[in-house]
Amino acid sequence: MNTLAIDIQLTRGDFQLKVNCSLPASGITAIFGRSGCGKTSLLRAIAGLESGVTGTISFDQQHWLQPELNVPTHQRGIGYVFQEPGLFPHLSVKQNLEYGLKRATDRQQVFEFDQVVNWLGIESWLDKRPQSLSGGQRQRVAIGRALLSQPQLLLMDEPLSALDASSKREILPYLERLHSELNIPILYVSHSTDEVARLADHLLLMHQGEVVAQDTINSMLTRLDLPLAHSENAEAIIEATVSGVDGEYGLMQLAGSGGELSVACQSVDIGRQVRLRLLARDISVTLKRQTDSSILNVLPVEIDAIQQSDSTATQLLLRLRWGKDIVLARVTRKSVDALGLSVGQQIYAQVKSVAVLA
Ligand SMILES: Nc1ncnc2c1ncn2[C@@H]1O[C@H](COP(=O)(O)OP(=O)(O)OP(=O)(O)O)[C@@H](O)[C@H]1O
Repeated sequence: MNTLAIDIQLTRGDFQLKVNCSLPASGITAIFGRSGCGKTSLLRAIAGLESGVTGTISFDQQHWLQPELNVPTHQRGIGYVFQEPGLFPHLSVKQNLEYGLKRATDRQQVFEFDQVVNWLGIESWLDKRPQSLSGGQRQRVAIGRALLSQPQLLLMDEPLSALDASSKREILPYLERLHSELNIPILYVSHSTDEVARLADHLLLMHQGEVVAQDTINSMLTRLDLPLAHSENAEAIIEATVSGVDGEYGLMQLAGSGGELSVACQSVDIGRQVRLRLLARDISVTLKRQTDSSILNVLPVEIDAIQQSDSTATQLLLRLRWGKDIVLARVTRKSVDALGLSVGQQIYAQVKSVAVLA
């Protein structure tokens, strides 16, 4: 598989960026980490927008940075979407999009104007000026403009952070659509676990200018040695397939790697792949399968690890293996002692709520 291989250093005052990693050149890789850890600096270095970067960057066998070589930004084939859309106010939406096409003169055309306009649902605003659009609509145009520059890599730096909650909700389905339709890799900087859970395939965690770890989204969210599993909203993301519909009760069945789940019906497309989010705080465990509980989803699981989840040691985090997937459950230490839970034990996870993300 093609990769984006990065081994770079950059010094800015007291701050040092020192990144050595290899990222998959497909899907969405979320770049996550505290404010000031170097996420934007990393994107800018990849784009060739930072001076003083040393080391090497290569993408899909093309060398962008080497000791005697620094390919200029416009030749790297990168689309960049920033927090602010940065559209030209004196141009119509159509003219802003055409500006993207003009920037693509020497690149093979992969994204057609009409296709991009359709993906992003911007057909009806082509003659409008950007200032007559909402923030979310403007950002959709900015994404369209970036795609029409025919990038081989798309960099998105907190593209939703300047938007209010309702604009975020409006634009997320379009990003999900790009995720499933686009064939180019996207690096996506975000502070929002919600966006990351919905969109990312892969997650790169940074701290003080360095990469702490990177892996598939679910591996990263469920690793007990990383901070993500210990956050208030600790969660697991798993993939499942719609396997049946129970019309009488308005439920759909989903097949995961460890068995079936039932959730409120949203789709009757049997065979459709869906992404599920299971929050650690919504999962409790029992030694025997309960048959007199209102909880619909009871998963047979094996305890993979048990770890303290807060500084007071009142709560513990259980890492549970369900088929090939991992889910997390947050329980009290008292319950762990009372039930005599230990690693390797076969138990049942009672899932109070499952969110279908896409
Ligand atoms: N030109 C500069 N001179 C000095 N320090 C700089 C300069 N540019 C960036 N920095 C420092 O580099 C560090 C990383 O900044 P960067 O914007 O990459 O972080 P970030 O993770 O994207 O932050 P945020 O999430 O807040 O956007 C910060 O500590 C910042 O103060």
